[in-house]
Amino acid sequence: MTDALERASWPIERVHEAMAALASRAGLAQDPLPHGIVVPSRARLVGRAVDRWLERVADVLRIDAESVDARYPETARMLASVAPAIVSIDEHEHRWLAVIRREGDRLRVLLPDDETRTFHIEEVRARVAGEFDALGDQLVDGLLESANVTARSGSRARRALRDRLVAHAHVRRAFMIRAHPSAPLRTLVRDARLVAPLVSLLLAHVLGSIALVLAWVALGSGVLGGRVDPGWLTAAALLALTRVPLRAAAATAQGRFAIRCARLLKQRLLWGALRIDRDAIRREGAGQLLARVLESEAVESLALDGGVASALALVELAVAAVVLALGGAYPLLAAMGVVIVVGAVAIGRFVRRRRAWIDARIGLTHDLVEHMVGHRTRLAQEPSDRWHEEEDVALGAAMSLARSSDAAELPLRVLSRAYLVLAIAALAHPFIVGASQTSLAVAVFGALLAQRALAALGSGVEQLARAAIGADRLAVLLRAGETRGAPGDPSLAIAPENVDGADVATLEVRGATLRYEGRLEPALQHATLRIAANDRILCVGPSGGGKSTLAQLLAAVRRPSAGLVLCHGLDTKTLGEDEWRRRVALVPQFHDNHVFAGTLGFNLLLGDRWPATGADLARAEEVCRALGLGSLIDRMPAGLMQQVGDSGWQLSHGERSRVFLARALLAQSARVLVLDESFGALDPETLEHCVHATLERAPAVMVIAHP
Ligand SMILES: Nc1ncnc2c1ncn2[C@@H]1O[C@H](COP(=O)(O)OP(=O)(O)OP(=O)(O)O)[C@@H](O)[C@H]1O
Repeated sequence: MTDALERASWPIERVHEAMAALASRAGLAQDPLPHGIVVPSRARLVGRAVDRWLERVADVLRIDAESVDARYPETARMLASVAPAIVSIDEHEHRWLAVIRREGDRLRVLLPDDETRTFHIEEVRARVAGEFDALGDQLVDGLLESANVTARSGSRARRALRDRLVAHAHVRRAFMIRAHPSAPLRTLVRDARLVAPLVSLLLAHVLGSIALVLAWVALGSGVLGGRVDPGWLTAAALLALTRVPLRAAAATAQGRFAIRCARLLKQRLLWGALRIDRDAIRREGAGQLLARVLESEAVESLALDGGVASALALVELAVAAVVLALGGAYPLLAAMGVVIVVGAVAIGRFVRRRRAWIDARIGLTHDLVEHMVGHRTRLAQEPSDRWHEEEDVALGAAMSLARSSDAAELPLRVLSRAYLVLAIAALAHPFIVGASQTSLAVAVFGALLAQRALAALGSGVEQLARAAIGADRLAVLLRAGETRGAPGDPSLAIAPENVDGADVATLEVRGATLRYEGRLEPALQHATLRIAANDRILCVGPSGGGKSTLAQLLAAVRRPSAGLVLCHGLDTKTLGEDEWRRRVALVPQFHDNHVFAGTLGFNLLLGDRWPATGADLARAEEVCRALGLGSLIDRMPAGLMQQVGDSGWQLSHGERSRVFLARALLAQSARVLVLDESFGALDPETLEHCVHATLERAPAVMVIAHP
């Protein structure tokens, strides 16, 4: 290792400090690093434990630390684009580099003493991918020797050959530091670098408008002077020409801005989708949710197009106002004010009516989805003459709301024309009638510019209003996107594997009570339970007795209204929700579980690691065979790589329930499995196999079943 790089790097025991410093320099950290954070020993910080440690530290700081690695030939490109990031430069010595940013072909790096310095990207690359360089050189030498060819060391040909030969090697990891999806909007906006393209867009537009005005002035002064001067004409043509590159620059900036905004919105929605209140989801139903998702598409396109169009129209309107004021055409300016006030009133009316129509439309989408989802049940159990009851009423109401919304939209579309009429009438004002030819020309030009801007503003604001209504419908998802679970103490994420002791229960419930919202009676009252390592517990009880509620408390899916739930003696706040769920694997009831559209392997290893190694897949297959799924894997043409889920290979009820069970058995970090009626769909023989396989593999298990 070069001395300079070595001195610039951080030991693994201080990498969390490097991460916090980088995040705070970039203005991304939402919470500080707590004092006295317990750093795990170097012996424990190996393999996946390093990832867990750094991810948990990122959780505490409330930033996103995304692990990236690169294939050998792409190392330099990866290094050039990851900042701010921490980059592993020596796996054996556990040294990391804190990269602040890229500066041309150099990387600015934060040193442990808070100083900064730069390194050439190639120098860092050679360090990061050094062992593969050496391996590649060896392979190249062997190849050249066997072909009896010589090539200069460091030549392009040698490098190209080396890149080919080691192309599939993955170089060490880096962790990109980014804003957390739940961070406040201004942090996300800063992180997404939205301001720069927006400023470029507005600037290009302002300059374009000024060029247009000047071109008119150049042309007008010649024409109004009664002579067509070639000099003035050339000036006008050149000014008009400058609008071409300015337009191109504006379009590029607009595209960049739109893409970054869309990414930000999607990221927040995806984050929110997994944090939304589960009861709220259930109450809404699939149709309402789908309708909301569809609204998100509308919000994305309308907000961006409408926002940009309105901003640009405002710029143009301001230019028109300046032109009218300079030309002394105050009546035209007043007409503009009148149209804007009337437009604002019309927008208010439009928003109210449009909102009612969108609610009705969401209702119709919901009904349609319910028809499709409940199709088989209806065919089997509902008389066909009742299938379409009351649909006409709902359709009629929705159509009348649509008509009323359309009627409210009309004024917005004609307002700019109304301005033109007002402007022409205002031209008859004595002040203007008596004005010079030049003032008249300026007034006409200003009025035309204002009319164009008002038309653009009208449609822009209309789009924005639609987007705002859509955003209202998305509020539940966006609000959920602001929440996050308790991060817990990061050092607990890499506690010794053997955390189970005789004196401390793996899971413990002490006097827990849970009352569901809107229910008088608690579903669970003063529940007490202790699960120790290797315990095998059977929980039986009447339907509706609170068994699933207890399972959800144990898995920290719900919090008790009173009492305590502890895992290895720690509450969720201390342990952190992610770490809790790593230690407690819940298999929810069949109707609450899901087979994802993906490979069978992915569905099995979802709770452990994906992408999986060969060893992981072998383990998954072994568990499947122990659960009696061997013949299914043999029947599938692609085995574990077979696509399953709604659009893939259809699994039977019993096969699905065993996939759910296998998922929990494959979660290596789980200390307790909580199985909620996981064996209910199995025939006696398969049931026996599965119980045996579970008891053989589970560290501790609680099985919920009906008596
Ligand atoms: N999300 C919820 N919102 C409101 N009440 C709920 C909710 N989930 C369950 N309940 C109510 O809590 C009580 C206990 O439900 P729970 O599902 O825990 O019972 P269970 O013993 O698992 O029943 P089963 O054996 O039928 O699955 C029931 O009365 C149920 O109606």
